[in-house]
Amino acid sequence: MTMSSIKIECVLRENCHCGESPLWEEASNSLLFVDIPAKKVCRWDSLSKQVQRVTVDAPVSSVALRQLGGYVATVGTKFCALNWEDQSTVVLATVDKEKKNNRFNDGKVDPAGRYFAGTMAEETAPAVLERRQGSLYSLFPDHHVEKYFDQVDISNGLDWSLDHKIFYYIDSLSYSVDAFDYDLQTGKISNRRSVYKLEKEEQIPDGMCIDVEGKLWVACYNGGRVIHLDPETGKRLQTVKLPVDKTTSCCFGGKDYSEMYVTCARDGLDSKGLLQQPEAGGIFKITGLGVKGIPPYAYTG
Ligand SMILES: O=C(O)[C@H](O)[C@@H](O)[C@H](O)[C@H](O)CO
Ligand SMILES: [Zn+2]
Repeated sequence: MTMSSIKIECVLRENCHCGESPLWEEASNSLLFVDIPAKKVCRWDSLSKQVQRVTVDAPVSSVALRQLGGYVATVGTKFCALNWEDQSTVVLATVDKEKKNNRFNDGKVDPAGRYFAGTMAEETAPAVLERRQGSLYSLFPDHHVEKYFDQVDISNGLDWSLDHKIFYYIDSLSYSVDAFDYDLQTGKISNRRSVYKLEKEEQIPDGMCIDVEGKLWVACYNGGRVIHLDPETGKRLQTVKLPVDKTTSCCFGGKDYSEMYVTCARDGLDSKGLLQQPEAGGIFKITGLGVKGIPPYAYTG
């Protein structure tokens, strides 16, 4: 047994209004992430420490790898392909056409290469919005879209079990981490149940990722922490606190996916909060967790 020595470091003071969707790209030793209201997709090179930023034409809520090269991203209510070299986007599909106040929120690619992402009504303040306006969708490799369900408040964290038989999902305002049976062949989900209910001080569940042991890591918005959950027992295994309150999402990256990267928001903090949390909106790296993550899947369309 080695003693755990967790280290938390702000590796990039980016001042994101709402940083989200951290994604490790092994090929470039980089962390991608978005700043949703700033309409920016960013790529931080962990070796040179340089950041490249691409501005798109609407709030961008998630970014994912694309097998053909470049990336895919959810921009406004559109699934888009993003060419990093010339900074151009191509619309692959549009959702929620009759809901003018909606936008996509968190998204991630499943183990078969489908891009899952859900929507929400635009917020007037963090977590203040017209409720039940969102839906969960996935973009198949042939660019057709399937809708799973509606009545979502804030569509957020998602990931799949290591055997690909369970889909984990968070609708933030349910204060629950849910699971579905997952059919990888068809992309269908069924049998929704809760695997963890957040405690009051944990605040709002936001982004999520799975580790090599099949346990979940959930970033807690307003909770200033990531929590480590065992979805089989419904128990919290560990809490890792960060020096910022508005932690939004997490992913594993770095060498062998042994580091965790956490995004957070600046928006919603008052002037006192900003003084107390000068690194709010930055990118945090957590080392010494003693568990690794798995590489992200790439969209195959
Ligand atoms: O990051 C997200 O998922 C949302 O887009 C944000 O606006 C907040 O995190 C949300 O308000 C907290 O639930
Ligand atoms: Zn989120």
